[in-house]
Amino acid sequence: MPAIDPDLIPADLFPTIEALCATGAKVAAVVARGALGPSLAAGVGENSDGDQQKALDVMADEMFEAALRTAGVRHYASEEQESVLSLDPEGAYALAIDPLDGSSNIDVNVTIGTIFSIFEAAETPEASFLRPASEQIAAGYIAFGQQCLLGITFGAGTMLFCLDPETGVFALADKAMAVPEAAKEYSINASNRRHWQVPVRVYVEECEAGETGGKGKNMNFRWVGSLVAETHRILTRGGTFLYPADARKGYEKGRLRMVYEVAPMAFLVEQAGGLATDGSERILDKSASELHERCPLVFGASEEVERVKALHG
Ligand SMILES: O=P(O)(O)OC[C@H]1O[C@](O)(COP(=O)(O)O)[C@@H](O)[C@@H]1O
Ligand SMILES: [Mg+2]
Ligand SMILES: [Mg+2]
Repeated sequence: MPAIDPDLIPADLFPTIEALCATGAKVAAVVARGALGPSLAAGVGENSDGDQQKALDVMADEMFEAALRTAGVRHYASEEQESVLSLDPEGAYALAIDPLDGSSNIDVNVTIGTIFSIFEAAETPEASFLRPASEQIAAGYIAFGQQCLLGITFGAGTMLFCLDPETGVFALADKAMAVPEAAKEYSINASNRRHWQVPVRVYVEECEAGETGGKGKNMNFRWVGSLVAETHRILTRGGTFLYPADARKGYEKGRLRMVYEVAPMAFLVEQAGGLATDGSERILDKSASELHERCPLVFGASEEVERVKALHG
């Protein structure tokens, strides 16, 4: 039995999406066994970006790479690998992946996930990914949380699927996710406040001022530390997320990677009626100029994102 209903997936992309779903279900099973299996959070080295790799980062990357070798993917770009891998020479697609997002939450039973982005394969591996984010033909996340969820877009809305543990199939849960307009929550790693630029400080102060400030309403604060979990929450319940550039060395463009994290989340959020910007420019109008490039990210309910843009002038 396929891991997802073929009738809900564009036919050409079905082998790729099926491989992602079947592998996502296997990663979910590994995550669910947690401490009963080999240590998932053990440090095993560094990736080319200098990030510490945990055992599950590497394990998930190996599982997706192996499954996608025979699933229509010509070029495979992973956050965990230095350069693009050639998988299937006949494949029509280029797939970028953050195999395991939210690594700092692996050992504390908090939602982690996988993020992916798909383009038509271009002439060269690099040209397949270093192009406008608006050229993505699909993007999604798999969340390993209370449930294993798949949020996915093919450019005609954002759908939500839930892995049914009894059948092993991702079943449709919401055929058109919509970011609620009236935001009540905001998310930013506030421990970096002293490094922020003025527009970000002002926006957060407006949120904190609540009904006594210009917003005229109280806002609640949330920070999970897993982009997948924050995105799913915002697609479900609204709000804003910010990972801005800041004054720390290495954070001149924030923390998140354009190809593996920022572009796919921007596509999913805009397809659900929200907005995504780097502060001044729409993410989907931007191109990465190198594979592991970082990019500031602000996304969520359109009114809030417009306010952040206005503060950036
Ligand atoms: O450690 P911080 O500054 O809170 O950053 C958290 C951010 O880093 C990330 O964990 C980066 O992803 P990885 O775990 O894939 O490196 C995001 O999921 C999250 O939004
Ligand atoms: Mg990540
Ligand atoms: Mg990762």
